[in-house]
Amino acid sequence: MFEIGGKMLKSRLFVGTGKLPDYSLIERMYYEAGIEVFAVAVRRIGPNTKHTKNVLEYIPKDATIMVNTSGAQDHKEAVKIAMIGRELTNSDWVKVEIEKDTKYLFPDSFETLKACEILVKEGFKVFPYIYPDLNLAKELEQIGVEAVMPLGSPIGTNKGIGCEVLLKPIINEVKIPVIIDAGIGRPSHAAQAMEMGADAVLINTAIATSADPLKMAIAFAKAVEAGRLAFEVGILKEYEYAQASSPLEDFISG
Ligand SMILES: CC(=O)[C@@H](O)[C@H](O)COP(=O)(O)O
Repeated sequence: MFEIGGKMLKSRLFVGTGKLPDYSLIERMYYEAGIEVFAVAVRRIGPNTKHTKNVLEYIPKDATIMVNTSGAQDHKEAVKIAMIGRELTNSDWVKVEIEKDTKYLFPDSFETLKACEILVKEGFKVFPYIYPDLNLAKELEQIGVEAVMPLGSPIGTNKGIGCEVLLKPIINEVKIPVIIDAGIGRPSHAAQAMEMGADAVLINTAIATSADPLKMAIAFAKAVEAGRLAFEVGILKEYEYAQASSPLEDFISG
């Protein structure tokens, strides 16, 4: 179990619902892959009609909804979306995602900081999506966000941890949880994030667009657990030269 955003969670794998081909997968992921946190973009919450489905109707009541402000282009929009999201979902967990460009979907640091300041004061549990920028992460920690969510690589690229050298200092220096969000394309990328000491990962594309999202969610869940366990035990150091597996001394003395 680990504590985050005022909750005790078992699973360190958070899943985005955006690209799922079928919302009924959400319940199966909750029960069969142990996923407890689902990110939901407010712009996709709508009435359940013949043409559209309301994602909220598919999220188990004990799961945690992380409202996502994706689509916001500045702090004012993000705050408005977060407020609407809280009303619609009854969840005060908000992922602050503000992007001005649609080509790279990189987070806007200045607007993100402003939105977080407001949302923390408004009583939200705030989870900002950020660049792997230690200075920004520290500022956000100061203003009272619950966790920081630095990107592994751009959203939807499946390229994995492209900037370990920038992520490591954040993991080492900030005291709030660090969730690696975006660009994680394979279970081995998720394991790598956890071996580095990340507290959790958020994944959408690699699970939702796979041939079998449920099986892929289970694969990611196992990788996240394995990576975390290895981190807790302690990752061994690397050597420049071969280290004999059967030490010669034993043979000589025996
Ligand atoms: C759904 C969600 O929260 C995304 O905005 C997130 O950043 C995930 O990124 P990937 O789709 O690359 O996993």
